[in-house]
Amino acid sequence: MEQRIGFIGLGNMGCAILQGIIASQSVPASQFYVYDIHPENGEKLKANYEVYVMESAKEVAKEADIVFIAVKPNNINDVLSEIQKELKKSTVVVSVAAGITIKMIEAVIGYDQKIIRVMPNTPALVNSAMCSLTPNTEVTPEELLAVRALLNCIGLTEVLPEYQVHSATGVGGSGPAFVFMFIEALADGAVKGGMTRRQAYKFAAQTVMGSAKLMLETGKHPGELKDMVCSPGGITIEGVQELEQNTFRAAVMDAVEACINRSKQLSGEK
Ligand SMILES: NC(=O)C1=CN([C@@H]2O[C@H](COP(=O)(O)OP(=O)(O)OC[C@H]3O[C@@H](n4cnc5c(N)ncnc54)[C@H](OP(=O)(O)O)[C@@H]3O)[C@@H](O)[C@H]2O)C=CC1
Ligand SMILES: O=C(O)[C@@H]1CCC=N1
Repeated sequence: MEQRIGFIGLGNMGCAILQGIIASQSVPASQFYVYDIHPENGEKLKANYEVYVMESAKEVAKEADIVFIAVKPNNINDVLSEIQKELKKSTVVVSVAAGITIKMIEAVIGYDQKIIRVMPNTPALVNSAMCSLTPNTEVTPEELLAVRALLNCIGLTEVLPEYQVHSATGVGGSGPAFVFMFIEALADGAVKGGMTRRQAYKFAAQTVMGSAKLMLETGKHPGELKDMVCSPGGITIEGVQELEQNTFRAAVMDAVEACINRSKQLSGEK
């Protein structure tokens, strides 16, 4: 039987995952049942894809075999309470809400419900997401595989123990924001040197993408790849020294640590 996939919350992340899966052509749009509190978000999707736009979160829960919940963390309890009675025992609930633990979800929908906590990121929109998955004990290996297969349509996945989700949030969930800041800064530097802004963004974005690809495809250590760029007595090593003097790496580590701390706070650990 065809799997029915529900989405509750069609904002940045819900749409990124949903559109990413549809774009990968692995699952037809007609298998998706979606709802957002703002009807225009469903209508916008419907204009482009043959998804079923439902009238409520309850209706999505009734239909779906796997239901993604992609509302903000402060809205998730309302959604879970609303759908709790509609969920079948076999329904797999997938939450992408940052800082919301499996225990917090179980406390609302029941300890015998199948739950997978996922930490995705917005590059899902272009099939380049990095997602972590953490199942509760009710989820079978086959069910985990089925959800992982969906997320593999939109990028790379790793199964993680829940205590590591804070790190996955800092490096994966929040990471794109830091990377975009880096791209902006790289481009600003080039503009300062006289390049047009349009060209500077193209050079900066392609350079970041190419560098990431080079590391993933060669499996080489980032330090080795950095060394390959730095000619002795050459140009790049001058820039490397500037970044080190400006504590670039410590600043990035601090940013990830700040996200980890906030994630722990949302989870009630701090
Ligand atoms: N954005 C990102 O990069 C990432 C986000 N996440 C997580 O994804 C989740 C969603 O984030 P994001 O997409 O950015 O948020 P958005 O605000 O963009 O999207 C959430 C959508 O759900 C709607 N909504 C609120 N309440 C309900 C409800 N009861 N039923 C149906 N829809 C509802 C929201 O409306 P309204 O705006 O009125 O609330 C909004 O349209 C969050 O929990 C976040 O932690 C995880 C990783 C990365
Ligand atoms: O900023 C946030 O809270 C969400 C979670 C990770 C990325 N965006």
